[in-house]
Amino acid sequence: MSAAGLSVRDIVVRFGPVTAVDHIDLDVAPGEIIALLGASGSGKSSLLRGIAGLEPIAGGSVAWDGLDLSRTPVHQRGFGVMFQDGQLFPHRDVGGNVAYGIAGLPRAERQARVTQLLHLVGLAGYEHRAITTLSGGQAQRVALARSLAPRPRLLLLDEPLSALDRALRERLVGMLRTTLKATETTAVYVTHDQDEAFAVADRVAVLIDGRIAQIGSPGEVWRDPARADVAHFLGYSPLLPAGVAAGLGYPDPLGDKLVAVGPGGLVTDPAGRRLEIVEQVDHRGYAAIRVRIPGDGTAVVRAPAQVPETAIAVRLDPAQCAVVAASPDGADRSGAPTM
Ligand SMILES: Nc1ncnc2c1ncn2[C@@H]1O[C@H](COP(=O)(O)OP(=O)(O)OP(=O)(O)O)[C@@H](O)[C@H]1O
Repeated sequence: MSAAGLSVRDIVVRFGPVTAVDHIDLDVAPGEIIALLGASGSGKSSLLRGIAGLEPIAGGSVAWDGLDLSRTPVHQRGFGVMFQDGQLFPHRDVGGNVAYGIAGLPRAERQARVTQLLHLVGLAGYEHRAITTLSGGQAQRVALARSLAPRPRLLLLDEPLSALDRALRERLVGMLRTTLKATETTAVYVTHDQDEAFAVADRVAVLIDGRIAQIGSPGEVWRDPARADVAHFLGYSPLLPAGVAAGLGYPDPLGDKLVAVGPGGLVTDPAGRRLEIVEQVDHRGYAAIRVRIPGDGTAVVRAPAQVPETAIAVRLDPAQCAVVAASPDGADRSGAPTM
């Protein structure tokens, strides 16, 4: 092992009979941000904790710059960890919290670092604020600044924004990426939120059942999901067999592949196939019209507004669909998140 940065090889994390992490390999280059994205129970936190040394590993290795750390205690790995609840010290002010891990630095240097980090997270001038007066979003920004202060060679973030509401998460995720990039921090970021993973990461690893089902840039993973269950988890719905897709105007011969319909993948077209309307719901800027796919559940068509009809003519837009291999048991064709 000589690769720069983090090299995880064949790592296994078990809890009794449960294999939470099932022989995973993962490389993270210096300065790179990787998101571990997956449903609840897919093994994201266990992998992160295994890398940190917070969970014993049943097999495999964790190395930094080619040096095996598997037997190195947590606090000697040079890694930082940030959790959902930033766990700030209530008896210290904001500046005292950020400076916590750099007590050994000369005072002027310490203060300069605190000032720089508070500026980066959008809290310039907050040094003397009491922790108890901060909003949830401000507290997580302080927690981020505190995690970055000792310049960890790797920062492990476990759902750092998930306790916040959606609007705040969307605002903070941009700040988070900007801050990690500005400090050239190498990071592994655990989230179950697809938008958050895509917004923060250089590469996204999709975990299913303790394994990495796919890893790539956000654009690659979205445009070309490796498997039906990955497409499903990313929010493609439904996944249509070739015959059904062809009936909705999908042009290419597909064999036994499936057409994964992305948001906006089904469009209104007067020359298209008329499908029964099941339900109509207004959204900001469009109406979501749910239609019945013959023999294959339902799908949503986006239209400018609701229509006073019981059926609507639609076709698939190939540019908003992906083609994926069917899984042998077809188990991943139902229950996907919708738009
Ligand atoms: N301390 C533990 N004891 C027993 N089983 C555990 C423990 N921690 C995790 N598991 C099990 O390991 C599997 C993976 O859990 P893990 O928390 O890593 O998933 P996750 O993807 O991070 O999920 P979530 O998004 O819900 O946190 C699950 O089946 C879980 O029940």
